[in-house]
Amino acid sequence: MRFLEKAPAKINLALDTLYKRSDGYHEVEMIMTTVDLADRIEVSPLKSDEIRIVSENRFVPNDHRNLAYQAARLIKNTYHIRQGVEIYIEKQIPVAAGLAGGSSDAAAVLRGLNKLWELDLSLEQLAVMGAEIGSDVSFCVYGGTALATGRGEQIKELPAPPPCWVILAKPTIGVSTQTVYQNLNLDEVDHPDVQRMIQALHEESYEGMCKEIGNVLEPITIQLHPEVEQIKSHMKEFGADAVLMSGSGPTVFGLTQQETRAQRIYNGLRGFCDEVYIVRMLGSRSSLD
Ligand SMILES: C[C@](O)(CO)[C@H](O)COP(=O)(O)OP(=O)(O)OC[C@H]1O[C@@H](n2ccc(N)nc2=O)[C@H](O)[C@@H]1O
Ligand SMILES: Nc1ncnc2c1ncn2[C@@H]1O[C@H](COP(=O)(O)OP(=O)(O)OP(=O)(O)O)[C@@H](O)[C@H]1O
Repeated sequence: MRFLEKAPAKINLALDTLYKRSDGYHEVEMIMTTVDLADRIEVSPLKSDEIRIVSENRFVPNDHRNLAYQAARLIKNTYHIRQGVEIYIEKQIPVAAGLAGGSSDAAAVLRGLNKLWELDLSLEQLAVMGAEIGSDVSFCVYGGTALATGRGEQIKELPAPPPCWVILAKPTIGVSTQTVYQNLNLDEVDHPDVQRMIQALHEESYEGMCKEIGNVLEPITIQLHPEVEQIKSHMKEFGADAVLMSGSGPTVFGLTQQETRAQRIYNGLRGFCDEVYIVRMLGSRSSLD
């Protein structure tokens, strides 16, 4: 018996940091939403008692460094499972992009193994386990649109954003989330208004959503990698209504409601950037079913 799971990328419509905690993490307020750029995860039982990661992508580790491996090890040890598992990862999400690719793979493995091993765990239970693997994994267990607080693991569902096109552009640089957070000076932060963003989502206001997007990590990554600012400028020139870096970057996303304009932004950016995608927001949780 094999189980297939979709592992979609996320973008942060808002990312605010409140303070640095005693455990070294930052207390955050983030609005996250999934988009239809997704890895495909397949879990199947093995005769030998091992966790085997298979992927054709050369940037994806095939051992304990892989977040999908860590997810399988955690659920296997917690529930004393003696069976081995092969995890096939068909990678579509660019690696180290700020799109939570590894976290979404880990979340998909938790969902898939819950089915394969008939554990009957709720999404809430899987999300609690996910938090042990990384701050973005709990959100990825649910998908859809949510407010994430704590260090990112406290999830509250929000209404789906108004329909629009999302153009993703990833410059060919990798960004370390830890380095970006380390360089953050909390006294200099220009806080986005997360409550007003939540209101815009409740009001189904595309204009409101565009107005309120903001990410406190963006200036840090731009300082380290000025090409992020160049991509932002190009996206605006080509007609995006709102432009922001996702997570700790370096991927930049632009929003538009017009398909022809989305195509124009996409075509324009391909001249500057190797990895460009046009996607839709998935909106609500049910899109993972
Ligand atoms: C930037 C985001 O992707 C936004 O969605 C997340 O905040 C980061 O999520 P992630 O990659 O799952 O992060 P983790 O693997 O948990 O943490 C990586 C590193 O980022 C820093 N970190 C992360 C989350 C957080 N709330 N505060 C932090 O300071 C810590 O230094 C940590 O060692
Ligand atoms: N399943 C996986 N897919 C991709 N990278 C993985 C995976 N597991 C571990 N990694 C490692 O994690 C690092 C970050 O990759 P990932 O694609 O998850 O970053 P990200 O999109 O920036 O994450 P986030 O937005 O959560 O900070 C990579 O350098 C890679 O070596």
